[in-house]
Amino acid sequence: MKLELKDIRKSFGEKEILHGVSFAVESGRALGLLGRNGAGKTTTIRIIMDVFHANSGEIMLDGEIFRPTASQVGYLPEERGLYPKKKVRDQMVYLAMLRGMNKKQANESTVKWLDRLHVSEYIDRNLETLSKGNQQKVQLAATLVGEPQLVILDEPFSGLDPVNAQVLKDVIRELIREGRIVIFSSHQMSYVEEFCEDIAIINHGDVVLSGHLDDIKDTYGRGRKTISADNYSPQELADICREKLSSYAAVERVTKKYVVLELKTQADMWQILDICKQAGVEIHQFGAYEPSLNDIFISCVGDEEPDTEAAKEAV
Ligand SMILES: Nc1ncnc2c1ncn2[C@@H]1O[C@H](COP(=O)(O)OP(=O)(O)OP(=O)(O)O)[C@@H](O)[C@H]1O
Repeated sequence: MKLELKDIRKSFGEKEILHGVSFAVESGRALGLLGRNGAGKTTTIRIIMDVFHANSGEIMLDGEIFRPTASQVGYLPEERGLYPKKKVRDQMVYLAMLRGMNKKQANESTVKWLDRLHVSEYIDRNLETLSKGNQQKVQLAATLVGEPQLVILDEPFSGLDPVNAQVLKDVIRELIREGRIVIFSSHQMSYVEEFCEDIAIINHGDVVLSGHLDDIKDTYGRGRKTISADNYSPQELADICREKLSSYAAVERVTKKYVVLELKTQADMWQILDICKQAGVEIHQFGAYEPSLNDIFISCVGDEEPDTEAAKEAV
């Protein structure tokens, strides 16, 4: 299965929030939907869910116009949706039946998913009497109880301790292996890197980067080198590089451990090393740059002021 968003535009009043968002996600390969606060991720997800109508653009599933039905889509929203004062079992059975199961199937699926997420002992408790992490796992079980083919998870790891995070990681891997379409939205890049073969980064309502994560890392690492010194801090070394290497390389970023250099086409490695040595730099390391998703994200969207309204909301 393949879900495709094509040139989605969305305005609220006069203000256009999405300016032509396009990306594709295939079953068996999770997509990480990334962006800073206020970038437009939730709006995009709500359009996929048909909560909002796009002003223009199309969503296609295997080449046909996609019309989400409850049975097809499981959405774990950031603001969780279950009722605190109702029993876990009753809510989940109700949801499963809404998604087309009969009572017996709904009961079986409820037991299966609570068990899979290690929260079956709470089946007859009101949701509000559970700890935050266990509530989170029940919310996830409720997202999956209808056995959806398209699973959209917004910050699914929030509030989980490392052991529970591992349980959830195993479940997400299973969902991907079973051939479901998984869209995963998170600000925690390490999780996205663990699960997602593909990413789409949205910035101010535009997709600024999308595709296969390995290819993106290859492209991004090419033409960049890291350099560090025994006798200078990365910050001091960056100043030296800016002054002495400007014909060969630009300082792209300075981390706690090293400086990332973006090489110009005429750059000669030996010459760079030579210039550094002549400037008194005792080189500790000079090598290939293997960017993390976090590096790529910051380089794509990190050097701007945050959306002030969204930043306020996030506080
Ligand atoms: N119902 C609405 N009416 C008006 N503006 C809205 C509405 N929903 C979202 N917006 C605006 O659309 C922009 C994108 O918001 P959205 O919630 O999609 O961002 P996000 O990427 O999900 O952010 P976060 O990571 O903070 O959840 C923001 O400027 C927000 O204020």
